[in-house]
Amino acid sequence: MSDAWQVYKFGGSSVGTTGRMPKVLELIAAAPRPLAVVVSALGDTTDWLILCARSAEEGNISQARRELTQVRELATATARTVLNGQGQKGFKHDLDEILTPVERLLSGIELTRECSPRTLDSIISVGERISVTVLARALVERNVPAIPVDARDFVVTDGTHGAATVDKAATAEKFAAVLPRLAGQVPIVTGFIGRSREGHTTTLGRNGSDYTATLVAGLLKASAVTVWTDVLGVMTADPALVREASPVDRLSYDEALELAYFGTRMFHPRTIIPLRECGAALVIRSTTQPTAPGTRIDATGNPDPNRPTCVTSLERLALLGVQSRRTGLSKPLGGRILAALGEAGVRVWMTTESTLGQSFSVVIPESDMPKAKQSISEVLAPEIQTGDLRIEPMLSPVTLVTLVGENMARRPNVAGRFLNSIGAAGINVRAVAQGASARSISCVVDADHTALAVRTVHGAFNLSHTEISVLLLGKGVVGGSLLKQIDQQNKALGREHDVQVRLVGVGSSGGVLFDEHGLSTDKAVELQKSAIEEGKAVKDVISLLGRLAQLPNPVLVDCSAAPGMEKLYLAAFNQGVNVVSANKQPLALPQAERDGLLGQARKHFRAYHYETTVGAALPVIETLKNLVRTGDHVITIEGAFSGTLGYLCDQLAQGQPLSVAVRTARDLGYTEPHPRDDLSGLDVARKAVILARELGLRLDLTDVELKPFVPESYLKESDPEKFMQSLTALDAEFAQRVAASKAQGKLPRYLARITPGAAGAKVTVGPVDVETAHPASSLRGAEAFVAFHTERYKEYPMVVRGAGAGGAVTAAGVLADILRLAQNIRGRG
Ligand SMILES: NC(=O)C1=CN([C@@H]2O[C@H](COP(=O)(O)OP(=O)(O)OC[C@H]3O[C@@H](n4cnc5c(N)ncnc54)[C@H](O)[C@@H]3O)[C@@H](O)[C@H]2O)C=CC1
Ligand SMILES: N[C@@H](CC=O)C(=O)O
Repeated sequence: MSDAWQVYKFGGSSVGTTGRMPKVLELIAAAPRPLAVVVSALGDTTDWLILCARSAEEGNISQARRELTQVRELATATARTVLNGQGQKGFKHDLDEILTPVERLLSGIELTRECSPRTLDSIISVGERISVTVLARALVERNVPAIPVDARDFVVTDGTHGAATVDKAATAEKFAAVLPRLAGQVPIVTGFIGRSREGHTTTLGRNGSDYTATLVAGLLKASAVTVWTDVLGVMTADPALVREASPVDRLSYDEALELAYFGTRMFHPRTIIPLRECGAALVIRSTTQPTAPGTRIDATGNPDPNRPTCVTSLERLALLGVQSRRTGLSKPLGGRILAALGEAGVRVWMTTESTLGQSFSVVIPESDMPKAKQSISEVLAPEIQTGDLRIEPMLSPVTLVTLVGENMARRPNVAGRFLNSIGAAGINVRAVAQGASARSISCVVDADHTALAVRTVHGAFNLSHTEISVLLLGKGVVGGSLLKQIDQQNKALGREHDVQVRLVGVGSSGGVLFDEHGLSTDKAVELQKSAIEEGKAVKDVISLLGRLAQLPNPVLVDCSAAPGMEKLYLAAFNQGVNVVSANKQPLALPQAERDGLLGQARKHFRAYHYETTVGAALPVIETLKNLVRTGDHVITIEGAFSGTLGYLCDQLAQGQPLSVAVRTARDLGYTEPHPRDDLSGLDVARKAVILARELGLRLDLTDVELKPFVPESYLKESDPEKFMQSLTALDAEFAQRVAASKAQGKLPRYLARITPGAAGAKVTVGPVDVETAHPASSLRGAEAFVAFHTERYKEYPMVVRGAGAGGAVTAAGVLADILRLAQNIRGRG
């Protein structure tokens, strides 16, 4: 066993939450020796003591006493969980001794209506003294040799009450005198408090107990300080913003310092600096999960070049900029502005300066805006009056988002990826700065983009699984298969691709069941049905978009065949939600409306993926886009775009009656919800229009020369069942037609042809009898094919061929479109 001291520090959450004290005792009993323990006040004791003082100051002594009673009750209840009867009696006596002077102080405050910082320090110091007393007593009861130590006996400070500065030399001298009486015992030391040279009680400010722990570690030359708290360690991001944030196993002192500067509330820079000086490690561990390793902060940190990088955010800030109209200002801007702000007591979180010093901006607390503006206006008054300088309108509230990691300096393109990911999420970056150490890069974003920015950066640096939040509309053939596929694939997606698809909503025409915490993919359909029955489903999907937009990588997935979805898509893009759609209708709207839809997606940097609208999961649209993007010239696109009609043609050729084949196609999930949309040729015409527009052709559905698969007179029936029944009247006619084709050595097919031309595009859709040499003659079942005849593919066209309809294949295409979002986010696409 090493002879080096260990220091354990327990925060208010560890000692003040009912039931946690026994765990603290166990941890101390099992800890390596020699050990010193530093404790904070129980739970919210410090806040209650401050309230007491404030109530007394307002003259409300009875309220002050009530608040003090709360302090007493928590202490007594805690003592009851760890002390026997005798111990509780002894503790009651200690408690009276500690609290009686407070009662006297409160009466004094009430009389004078004034609570000086010095008096307040005396009052709030009792919190830590209570914790130390109960903890030391409980340890002694368990035969652990422990001794309560009042840090005021050795922590010497200046007289700045509320945030005193420690006099290290005087403290070391006093500690040397205290040390001998600690021999062989576990000192239980009050955190947070000290005594001024004049002999008054002082407090050390925010994270004061941590600071005491690091001081004690330095004095004892300890090898490590373990801070026991209620989180698993330093997380890759605030879990309240990034659900998938995970604990970081190791950090260097320098990384920890950057994190402390840029917003982590877990420790203060002041805690790290003394540790770096004495070389003791800081370990953050969870009292509730003590077997978890937590985070170790030391000189080396994590040597793995691929170790995680953390993202922090500092909120409630303002961005203030000053702009010069002249080059070569006689007095540099930055120094003057910072000096003025320093004098006014304004904390500056970030500065940026243009190369020639023409403009300078600072990020400051939002609450200091008036003070900051006033002080800068005064210092720059001469130039402002002559019009040489201008103070820009302040931007607030803004958030400072920072990526922190030792490994950043050694990796290329960190800044590029950081800013690209934020830009790709449609977030406006207001200012950027990279630390001189290249251990951090920060940017300023509008406050309402905080969560999205933190999540985006977290995902972009592969800190965890990228989560995609899906609201699915339509749970029929395609939507139902999609739910099964998400269920089956999610584990492998997480394991092999660091992606998780989280279903947060399911909807049908009856309404949507939405739960941002996630819905189980196998129960969602049933739950949604019950929600409709119980009147709990949300009818207005648009009203859910705001909630969806707050979730990681939100996407609306349209697997319905409903008309009018474009309104919903527009609202989705406006609110920052991506869209994946198998629904062809929005893309077949009149040209201007379709262009408007795509334009809105682009404007808001949202994805609109719709690969399955032509040929189900066949890579038709992406292939065409690539041909166009790479500058190929398309001469003709020809194909059998309908799985249903392909299937019908094949079945008819095999002697099946039309009416039977249509019903089977419907049962196999090939047809549209109303098979009339297939047999009218409308579905194929929509697909042709979608492809033609990808070519840049400007045309509408009405421009398509369309011959339906069945006579017009059959297409009036709006009820799908009656429509299918009516087709029996066509069975004989279709059998004859097929026999006649065959007699000529041909086969019936239903084809589309798109021909761009100087005189205008020509798009035809209709039945064709094809020779056996035609590529469509060999199609079987619901196979579709699309042939691209282009300048580069003139002799041998590029052909995409395979199943063109069906729930499983289409759902796979929809899922692939959803996953493309993750690829783009993570920059792997
Ligand atoms: N089945 C296939 O092979 C392919 C289908 N598609 C397209 O996928 C979409 C879905 O097709 P299927 O699943 O076969 O149809 P389906 O009829 O089996 O399912 C459609 C679902 O949408 C729901 N729905 C209707 N109106 C709605 C609304 N306003 N909001 C939310 N849900 C609503 C219905 O309740 C139904 O559950 C259609 O747009 C279709 O054109 C695309 C490629 C292939
Ligand atoms: N009903 C459609 C489904 C795919 O788009 C078809 O049969 O092709």
